[in-house]
Amino acid sequence: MSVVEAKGVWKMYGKLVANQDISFEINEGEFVTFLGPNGGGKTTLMRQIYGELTPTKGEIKVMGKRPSKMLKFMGVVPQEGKPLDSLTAWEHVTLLGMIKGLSRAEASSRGKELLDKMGINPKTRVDDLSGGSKRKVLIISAIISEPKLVILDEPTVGLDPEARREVWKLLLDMKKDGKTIILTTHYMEEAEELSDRIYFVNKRIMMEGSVRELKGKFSEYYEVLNLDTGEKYIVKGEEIRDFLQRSNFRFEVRLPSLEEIYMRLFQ
Ligand SMILES: Nc1ncnc2c1ncn2[C@@H]1O[C@H](COP(=O)(O)OP(=O)(O)OP(=O)(O)O)[C@@H](O)[C@H]1O
Repeated sequence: MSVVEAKGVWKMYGKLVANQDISFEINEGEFVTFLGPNGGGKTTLMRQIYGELTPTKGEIKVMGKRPSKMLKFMGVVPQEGKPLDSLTAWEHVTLLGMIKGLSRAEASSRGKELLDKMGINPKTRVDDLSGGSKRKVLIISAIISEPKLVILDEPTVGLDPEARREVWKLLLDMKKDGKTIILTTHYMEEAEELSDRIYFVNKRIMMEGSVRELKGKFSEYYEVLNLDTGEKYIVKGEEIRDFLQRSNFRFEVRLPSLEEIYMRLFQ
């Protein structure tokens, strides 16, 4: 079943085109990531999916309905989201859980469980948490009610590698539970680790596919690593055989990384 469907979406700010003729379908249980340069229109697109903006032209449907009618099924971490500083972490996640329809007891016990899992002391005031922990509180607040659709706009900005991996684990657990997840990020390894499908977007959709498919599309080039010296060579697919036969060093051959694909698409 399609959870989000966009058909011919254009979003203009005055004369500026932020989204240009965007169409896609995201199915139940998929983890989809949008990648693209700064100003490429990702946040604008996310805000239309969670109903904060409406398309200038075209339409977006969430579970077949107008997004603003489906908010109770969504958990959102907006790009500029800020937690309520005066609450404790536990009060924060409990309150957000109750707003989304959980009973106080459910919100409180699930909130505590998630805070423990993410290594946050429930009794600490949000104001006194580190920037990374504040982001974790926002993420937990968005997912505490177990929404069917989770939208995260650059949720791991500013997190250290360990915290980022904790968030990945949380998201992968949600995916295992069958949730549909939409992410934007500038971290390629994050997209590679988590996504079933990736959209490269710069106003319009430039390319789409699973990590494996995207790498396949760019497999006219290989990267050859000289294991003796660490030197790297970019070799065309049709020349790789000859190149390796001529090489008198130990080598490793690999497909381009997502980052290399990104650089080739957007440079
Ligand atoms: N409220 C607004 N009014 C006018 N222009 C806007 C508004 N919001 C965004 N824009 C412009 O629309 C374009 C797309 O911005 P958007 O924030 O959607 O991109 P993005 O891909 O999310 O960027 P980033 O990766 O930097 O977060 C940019 O040129 C931005 O300046």
